Amino acid sequence: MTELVTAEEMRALERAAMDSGRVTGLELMERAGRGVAEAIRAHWPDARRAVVLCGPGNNGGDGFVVARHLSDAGWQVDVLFHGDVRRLPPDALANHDRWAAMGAVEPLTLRAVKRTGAADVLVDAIFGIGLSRRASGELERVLCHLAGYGGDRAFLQPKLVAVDVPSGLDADSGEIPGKGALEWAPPCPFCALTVTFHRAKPGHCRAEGPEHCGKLIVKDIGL
Ligand SMILES: NC(=O)C1=CN([C@@H]2O[C@H](COP(=O)(O)OP(=O)(O)OC[C@H]3O[C@@H](n4cnc5c(N)ncnc54)[C@H](O)[C@@H]3O)[C@@H](O)[C@H]2O)[C@H](O)CC1
Ligand SMILES: [K+]
Repeated sequence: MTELVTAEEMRALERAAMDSGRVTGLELMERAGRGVAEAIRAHWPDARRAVVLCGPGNNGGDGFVVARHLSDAGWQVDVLFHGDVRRLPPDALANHDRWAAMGAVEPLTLRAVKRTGAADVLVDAIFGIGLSRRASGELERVLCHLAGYGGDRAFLQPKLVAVDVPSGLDADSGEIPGKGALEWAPPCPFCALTVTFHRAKPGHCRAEGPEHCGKLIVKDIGL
């Protein structure tokens, strides 16, 4: 059985590596985003158009790195961002700015996502292991769409790749927080592919994880 690490153990490993001076958070994010772009190009060898959906944290930061690497490989890339640039964590902000110097960043709205029907690949870089509460408002409408509510699952799933974890899935339990307390499940995309880092997390392998993750690829980021 391949060793699993929890979200907390992953944070501790990242923190220890950064504190030792062996690596910076920016280098870890670069390796993570590059690894996702490599996995995307291998999984969709004939694709040339991606839309990257970036959230307000470092998972979104990974998304900006993915966008840059796909664009550098000749892909047409659109980036949709949910959050306040001024409140992005430093590594994510640095990668937002690097992307913004080469491409547009549009607001992540349901209308914008629906306009991307022609994209070959949709990258879910909205939330990773930092999801702390149920998504609401426009973000919830976007996640409902990505989750296939309204019948789009068969159309969307073959295009969807999650960065680290499908947004909304708890990386440790494999549950979808809030599902038990509501008459209907909080939205979480069903992906064709999930690319995680260093080791798989328990949530990738149990409960709702496998169905939402699709094929799981683990990329080494040098921890
Ligand atoms: N540590 C590193 O240098 C690396 C991290 N990697 C990637 O980072 C994410 C974890 O990033 P983090 O910022 O901790 O969390 P998230 O990006 O998942 O989201 C946190 C962000 O979202 C806000 N938030 C939480 N819940 C909600 C909600 N329901 N609605 C709106 N906003 C919400 C929260 O306040 C934060 O602002 C990890 O998964 C990796 O993808 C790199 O891969 C490696 C380097
Ligand atoms: K994600």
